[in-house]
This record gives sequence, structure tokens and C-alpha cells, in this order.
Amino acid sequence: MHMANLDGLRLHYRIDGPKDGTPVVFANSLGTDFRLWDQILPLLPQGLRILRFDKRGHGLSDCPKGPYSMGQLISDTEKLMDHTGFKDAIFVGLSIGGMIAQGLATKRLDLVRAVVLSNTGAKIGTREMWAERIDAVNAGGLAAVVDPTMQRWFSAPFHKTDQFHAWRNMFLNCPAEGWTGCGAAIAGTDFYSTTASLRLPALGIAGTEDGSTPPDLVRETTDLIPGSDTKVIRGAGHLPCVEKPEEYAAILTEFLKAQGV
Ligand SMILES: O=C(O)CC1=CCC(=O)O1
Repeated sequence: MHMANLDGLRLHYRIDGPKDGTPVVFANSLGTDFRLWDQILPLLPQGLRILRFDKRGHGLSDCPKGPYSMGQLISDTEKLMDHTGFKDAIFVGLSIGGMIAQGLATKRLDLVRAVVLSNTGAKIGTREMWAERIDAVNAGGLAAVVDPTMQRWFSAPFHKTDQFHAWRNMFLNCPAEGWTGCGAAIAGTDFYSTTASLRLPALGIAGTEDGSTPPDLVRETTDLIPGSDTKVIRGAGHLPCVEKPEEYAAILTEFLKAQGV
């Protein structure tokens, strides 16, 4: 187990793959830890150097008092990549992780050579929507929002599986302050103009059943970057790497290969 001490904030991370492999960084969504990527990693090409991490307030990382800003989440990621020697990486971000990808590529193009914007947007929801959810969590913990969240995360058939309960439990075990802290960061983020200035290879990935970031939002965001493409996975909700790992890994592999992996 690895913890990076980044100016006093300890982040839990894991590196897999050979030292000379193509660097790939995975940033996960609100209310999940880096196990989000467990199912797809064995399906990707061999020889990648993979960095995964739990952002602040999530998983085994520290949970400082919120609210957090998107700038802090981007800076944490930047520091972690500097700490671990990851640069010129293909950055795969899902949901809030995709917002971090957009912000990091804008700020530190030396760290990011290509982005995968999975189930994300340049802006996700409205300030009012996030304020309502944060109020609900402050009053009743994550249990107060778990059911509608699971509706957005997963398609109806997945709710009947045993695996569904593992993801529901992961969500319920997320520190409430970590969730509200990151929710506030999303509420304050609008990357439409900065993402439109990005010039790098970009792929969008969406799920037809995604109740958080529907395909139109993912496409609209990815289309801001000239030359990008968006793939839509049928029958998957907000976390297609969990619901449809084979399809997700195949789409990612095609993009990685196009980047020379
Ligand atoms: O709770 C949701 O709707 C899912 C979500 C939104 C942003 C994120 O990272 O996850």
C-alpha cells in the first residue's frame, strides 16, 4: 500500500506495470475509490505503467475538512504525478475524474498527452442541484442520497446483481465530508471555455443509461476539442467500466493503440 505525503495531504495510490511502460493515469468518480478500474485493467494491452489513486475525501486517502475546490483536486493530482514521476501520460478520468482531466490538461500539458473523458462534462448539473444534494447529505449522511445515486450509476438490470451491492456499499462507506467537499468542487466548475482551448487527442465515453452525465453532455464536452471522438456504450449507466468492462476496455484499447501503445 502506498501513501504519498503531498504537503501534508496523504493520498492513497497504486502503480502497476513496468517502469518503462506508457504512462496511463486513472481518476475515478464521486463516491468511488480506485477499485473502480479493477475489472478493466487486466483487459488492457500489456506493458502499461498505470497510476490509480483515491482523491481527497475518498477511499484510504486523507479527508480534510471541506468544501474543496476543483483547483485543489487538480493540484493534488498534479502533485501526485510529480511525486510518482508520471508525465506525458494518457489521462483517463470518469465523471469528476474527467473534470480533473480537463483542468489538468489545461494547466499542465507536460503531464497529459491525451485525455479520455468518460461519463463527464465541462459542467455537471447546476449549483442549486449540488446544494440540494449537499444539504441532504449534511442532514442524513450518504444514506439520504444512495437510492437516486444508484439509479443514475447503474442500469435497471444491474440493480438485480450481487455486485450491485458492493458498489452501493462502497458509496455508503465514502466519508460524507469527502463527498460533500467534492460535490462543492463540481458545483463551482464550468470548463466550457478552457476545454475548448485544448489541442490534444481526446476520446469521450458515455453510457445510454447514464442519469448523471448523459451521452449528449459527454459528446458536447468532447466535441469542444477538435479531432475528438465519442463512443456510446449501450445498456450502461454512469459507471460503464463496472457494468460493461469488456466493451469499455475494447474502446480504451483502440484509443491507446491510436496513441502508439
Ligand atoms: O452522483 C452522481 O450523479 C454521480 C456523479 C456526478 C459527478 C461524479 O463524479 O459522480
